[in-house]
Amino acid sequence: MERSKKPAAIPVSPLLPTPQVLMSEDNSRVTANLPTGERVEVLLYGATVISWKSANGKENLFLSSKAHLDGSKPVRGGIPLVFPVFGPPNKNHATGQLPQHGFARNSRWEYLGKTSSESSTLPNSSGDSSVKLDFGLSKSMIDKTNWPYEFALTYSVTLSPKDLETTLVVRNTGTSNYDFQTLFHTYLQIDDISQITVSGLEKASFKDKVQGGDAEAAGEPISIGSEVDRVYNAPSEQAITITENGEARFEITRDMLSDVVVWNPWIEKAKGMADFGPEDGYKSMICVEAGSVSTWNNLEAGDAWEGGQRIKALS
Ligand SMILES: O=P(O)(O)OC[C@H]1O[C@H](O)[C@H](O)[C@@H](O)[C@@H]1O
Repeated sequence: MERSKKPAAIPVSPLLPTPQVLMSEDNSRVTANLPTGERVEVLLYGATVISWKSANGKENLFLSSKAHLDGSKPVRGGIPLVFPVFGPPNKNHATGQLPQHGFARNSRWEYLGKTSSESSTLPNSSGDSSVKLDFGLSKSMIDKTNWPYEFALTYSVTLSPKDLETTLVVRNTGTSNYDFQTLFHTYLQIDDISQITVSGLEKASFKDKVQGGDAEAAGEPISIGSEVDRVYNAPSEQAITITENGEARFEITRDMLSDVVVWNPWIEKAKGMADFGPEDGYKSMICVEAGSVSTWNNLEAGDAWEGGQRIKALS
């Protein structure tokens, strides 16, 4: 008689830690967590990144305590996306009927899905996972843009242990060429604006929106003690470093984005914004905004443009 055999043990491979991506119950936002502890949260309204935390729990983005997250107004904080015009549009331009900073930040985007790169058990692997979240916006998803062109935007937010990357692809899906500007309006969270310096823009000339007019390169790192609103023209190969108390906190590298806006509203302008809080919140934020805004990008029918930034949280 045959004796019953114990089933052979199936070799169990060690469970690989994978990034976790969740859509909120109300379908308003997507959250991704890495096994190493980093976390990012993206609101479908504007595809606005509203939180980016390092593994130690430190929040890297400033979000106003009075920000509207219900889709009634562009978000004051995080990373609103500017497209297809930066600032108040010139009434004589094709973007003339659009709101300040365009329509991307106040349109609801579609979540297209995630791409995870999972950690590996191979000896040479760093053991780190990352995750890319993709969002889409096209002409048909927008009610009244007052902008007569066809487009398909893909916005990708990639979270990895050391950095956050945002990339925009603009496709001209129509038959006419058009001009656009774009910018990642990043609100960085800092502890004390009086201890901040921004370096990497020393050789860049800029447009000073507070004093008015164009200014020559300052030759030294920027420090902030009053309202600052400047559009720097700086080759995208140049990295920007934000230092606090002498310690590097953030490094921003760019691709195809040759402008950098540095903005802090300071006391009076902050008070004048109904959605800005707390009242002294201007002390704990600085906007360093990588973009392409000082000229127009002309996109021919059928063509695509891609640009992006990578922000490293260094402390
Ligand atoms: O109030 P918003 O439309 O969000 O704009 C906020 C700020 O965006 C940019 O940084 C501009 O350079 C500023 O001039 C503007 O005040």
